[in-house]
Amino acid sequence: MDKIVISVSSNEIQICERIGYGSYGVVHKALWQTELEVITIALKIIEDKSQDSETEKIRFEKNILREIENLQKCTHPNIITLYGVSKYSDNICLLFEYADCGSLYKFLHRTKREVSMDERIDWMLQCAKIVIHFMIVYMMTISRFHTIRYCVGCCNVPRVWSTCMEKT
Ligand SMILES: Nc1ncnc2c1ncn2[C@@H]1O[C@H](COP(=O)(O)OP(=O)(O)OP(=O)(O)O)[C@@H](O)[C@H]1O
Repeated sequence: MDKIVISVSSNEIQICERIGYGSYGVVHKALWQTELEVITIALKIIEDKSQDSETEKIRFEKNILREIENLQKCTHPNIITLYGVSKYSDNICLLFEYADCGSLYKFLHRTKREVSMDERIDWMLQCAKIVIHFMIVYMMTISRFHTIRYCVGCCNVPRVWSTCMEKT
């Protein structure tokens, strides 16, 4: 993990409850003490699942680096911001903007609230804008999208937090 630049000291982070689990590892709600204020974040603790094989370790590090580089390129109001990278007991951690309404998938499938036609159209438009943004940012480097997942922040604004793209 030598190539990954650590930008935030773990002393600045206070880990709170676990909010989810993904293919990279566990995600916690956390508080980040910046110079100016305390910010609520989603802290993704990356688990090194590569066994002892050197080739696997190199591939794993490459994937993490690519994820970080991709996320750093994306600055868009509908894309969850990657604030920085830290280390927590030898694990790389990614500090993300916290989407306080959780997963859009869960919102759409599990919440009982009726979603009006206007809201649907608005959300679809926002999602289309995100896809266009990705296409512009990555046009030269990717051949296809695997998946794009969304969470919803306040006012139910869809925000992408996971991109899983493949390079050509
Ligand atoms: N920025 C965030 N704000 C709020 N909750 C989040 C945020 N990021 C992740 N989560 C929560 O953590 C869970 C796991 O997210 P994570 O991105 O690790 O996995 P994933 O969506 O399955 O994607 P992948 O494993 O492919 O990266 C999500 O389902 C969501 O509930």
